Amino acid sequence: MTTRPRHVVAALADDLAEWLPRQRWYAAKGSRPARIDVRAAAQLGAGDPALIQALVDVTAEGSGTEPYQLLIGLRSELPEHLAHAGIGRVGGDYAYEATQDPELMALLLDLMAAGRETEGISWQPEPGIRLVTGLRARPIGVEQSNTSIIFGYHYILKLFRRPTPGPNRDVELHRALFRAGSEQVAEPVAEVRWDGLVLGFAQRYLADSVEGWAAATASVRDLLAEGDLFAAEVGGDFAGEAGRLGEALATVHLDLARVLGAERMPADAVGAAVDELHARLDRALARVPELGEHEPMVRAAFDALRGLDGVDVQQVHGDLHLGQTLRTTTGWVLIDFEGEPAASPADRLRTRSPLRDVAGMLRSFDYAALHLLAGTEPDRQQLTRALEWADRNREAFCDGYAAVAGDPREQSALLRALELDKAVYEVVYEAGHRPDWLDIPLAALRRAG
Ligand SMILES: Nc1ncnc2c1ncn2[C@@H]1O[C@H](COP(=O)(O)OP(=O)(O)O)[C@@H](O)[C@H]1O
Ligand SMILES: O=P(O)(O)O[C@H]1O[C@H](CO)[C@@H](O[C@H]2O[C@H](CO)[C@@H](O)[C@H](O)[C@H]2O)[C@H](O)[C@H]1O
Repeated sequence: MTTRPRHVVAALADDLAEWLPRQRWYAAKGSRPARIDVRAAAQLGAGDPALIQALVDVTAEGSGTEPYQLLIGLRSELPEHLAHAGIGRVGGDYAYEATQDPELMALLLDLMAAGRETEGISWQPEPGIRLVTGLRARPIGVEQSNTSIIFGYHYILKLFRRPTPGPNRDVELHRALFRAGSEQVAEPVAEVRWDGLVLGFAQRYLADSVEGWAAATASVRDLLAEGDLFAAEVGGDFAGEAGRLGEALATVHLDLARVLGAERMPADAVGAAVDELHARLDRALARVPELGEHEPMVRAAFDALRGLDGVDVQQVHGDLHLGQTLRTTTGWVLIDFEGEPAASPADRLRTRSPLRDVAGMLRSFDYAALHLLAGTEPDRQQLTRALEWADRNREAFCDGYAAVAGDPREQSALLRALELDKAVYEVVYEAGHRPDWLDIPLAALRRAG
């Protein structure tokens, strides 16, 4: 099997140009790669199968150049269970998406445990961590912005598909919180780096956890199955959990402010931030014309902020929704501190109002309540029940938050503006990814009018 990883990746350029646009994590949706340049490539495992890790610069038709991380497996025969992962042929071998191959992924745990460096790519455990080896590896199997591999019931390794220069927010905020003693994040255990880029980040795997989205939507399903009962009366009432989630978020905000600082954004800077909200709305309007009927209402909510004498800002989660939360046996944990996928790396690193995260969660309760009715003509009873569920859980969440930090509802103008900004972002997101769900944020804008 080959020992020249750069040549292998270069020889696969045409196949990769076909294959990349079909991947969820490929950002230039709809644009075919016109050029693929290999920046770095290392052979991590030789033999049959073999494993190549590569960083390539992809230039797409009509958009810029972006770096992508690839993991390519090579086998002389491609077994049935890997047929769906095929990329192309190189020499006499089959090339395929290696993260689907447990045999190859198991090698990554050995690299991290040993603190290995190959072709400048370093696999390092966090200080003081001794990783258990010999664990079964499996891909996480959900649609993600990146690709994660689970090792036994112990660790989860996220391979960043579009690594960016500069500090990796996900890693830095996890480290800062964990070192501050936070119980609301999973412990960092290893990092993969190449030339200032973070390619991977491993954490303790919370095997006994359930995703917040799964737990919340199970509660909504219970409710809709019992058309005559109120949210408080059905078995799967979520309000207690929503309250605890509010407490957990407030605790994370206090910890982030304590270890990374907080400041007051002065009134003149608030004006500039309001201009940015308007500019984001301009871009959204250009992409989704249906937003037009809500424009005056949204702009008025943004302009209401111009009178504020300042806004408290600090590092926050940045892209919080129920899918970024895990309920373990001991409490709520937040994951994925990368920030909004559409934002630039510099933008993601900026300090923000903690109410941005609160607004993200409030929007998420609305989604959880209404997603089962999306794309249908719901009966009035079901719609009323679903909206009651959302209100009940939004209030419980804010009560929980207020019990630990300030009550977000007391900054009503800011909370309203940030919720509307999030709904506008969601309209653009759904128009691009899930048109069937477009009416969820649009209906929220109608109700806010
Ligand atoms: N520490 C963890 N323990 C258990 N599951 C986790 C952990 N971290 C992430 N996950 C699972 O992996 C999924 C993807 O993680 P995430 O960090 O959101 O990746 P991405 O940036 O690709 O969206 C999550 O939705 C969650 O189900
Ligand atoms: O998890 P990501 O960082 O990739 O976030 C993107 O995708 C999310 C969908 O998975 C999207 O979230 C929206 O849908 C959720 C339900 O699927 C809902 O709970 C969120 O409130 C809603 O915003 C997120 O906006 C997008 O950035």
